[in-house]
Amino acid sequence: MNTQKITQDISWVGVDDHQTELFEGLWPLDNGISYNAYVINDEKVAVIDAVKDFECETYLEKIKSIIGDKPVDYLVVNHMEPDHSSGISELRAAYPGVTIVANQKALPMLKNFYGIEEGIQIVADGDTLELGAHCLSFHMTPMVHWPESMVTYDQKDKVLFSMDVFGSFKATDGVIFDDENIVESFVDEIYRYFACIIGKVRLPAAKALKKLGGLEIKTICPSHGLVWRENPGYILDLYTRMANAETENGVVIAYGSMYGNTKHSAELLAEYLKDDGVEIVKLYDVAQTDLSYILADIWRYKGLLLGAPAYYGQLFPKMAGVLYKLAGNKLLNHALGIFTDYSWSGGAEKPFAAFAAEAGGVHVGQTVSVQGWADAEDEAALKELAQSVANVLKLERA
Ligand SMILES: Cc1cc2nc3c(=O)[nH]c(=O)nc-3n(C[C@H](O)[C@H](O)[C@H](O)COP(=O)(O)O)c2cc1C
Repeated sequence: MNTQKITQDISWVGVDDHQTELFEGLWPLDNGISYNAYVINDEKVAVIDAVKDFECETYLEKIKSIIGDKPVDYLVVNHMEPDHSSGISELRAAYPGVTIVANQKALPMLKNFYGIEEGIQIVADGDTLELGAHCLSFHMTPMVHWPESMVTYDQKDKVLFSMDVFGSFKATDGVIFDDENIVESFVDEIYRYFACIIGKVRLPAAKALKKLGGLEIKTICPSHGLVWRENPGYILDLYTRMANAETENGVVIAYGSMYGNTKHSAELLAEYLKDDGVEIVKLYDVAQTDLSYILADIWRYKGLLLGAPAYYGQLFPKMAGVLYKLAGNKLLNHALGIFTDYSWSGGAEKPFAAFAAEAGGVHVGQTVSVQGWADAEDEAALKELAQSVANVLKLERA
């Protein structure tokens, strides 16, 4: 039974998921995901969060292997999203005397999702719960990621149970600690998780991170991904940078193309950027690469070049999907350039312009509209566009 001791009394009882293909029905889980849950085995036993219900048996066996015949006294529900909460009913069935510890905003969801109206202890910001040697405090972090989201802090061992904050895609497969893993192998999946799941609620996330900065934290135990015991500062710093929309030096070129004309322009732009000294250039065909990977790199890098052909007076539909999600995330700190392609009267320029006006960031250079295959004049315009983006990056580096 793979349980992991985090401190003398705190253990990991999470599970890994390699069978769900799309997280939230949207985001591919190519590397799986972990649903982390934790037990505090004190005079009173508290379990922090449930897991997705398909793995409840394992979760319950893990709890039992730690507490033996003792009952679970409390189940702390930090977040009601079903990837954590759908195992609540099974835990309640196994431990009928358990008290659910949740905040006011979780109550309608407990009732609506699982028909639970009794056996609930309501907590508010700053409230505490004594377990014996351990004392838990609760900190509301609304909209990170739902209205009822909160985190729990163990005052004795200085462990933060941080819910979705500091989470990532990629299953840990029971090797849960940062110091047991190559942390860098998680970074892309941390970015992808952040861009897809937290990006839309970036501002509440930044607020929550500020608030949690007041706690002395030795170990961070998120609901997904690694447990940070050796270097919690690493994930704290990375999350703070992501939440503040700090970008790195590099350019994402995302394009759609039916017959290769826009693709050719995109490849020329990549070449010009490289010639201009831009070291990181990521080229994505939006019809070939899942949106989540593109969003992750867009969140990470400062430069963004978007290109697509006209499609019945509108924008190539796959690019319209990218813009929809990007507009929600907002481009806060980006240098944005646009290029289009057409055969008769165009159509992609207007939706791109509307997006640029709404999404934020700085729209650099002139939109380059190419008719079919780029000719010498188009090449010069594309070169100028690449230079406009490269210049912003150079200024940043200076
Ligand atoms: C289904 C379809 C719809 C199109 N709609 C338009 C249009 O509304 N306006 C236009 O100027 N060109 C239109 N085109 C032409 C393409 O935009 C043009 O051929 C462009 O060069 C294609 O770029 P690509 O090679 O990157 O796919 C359309 C082409 C297709 C196949």
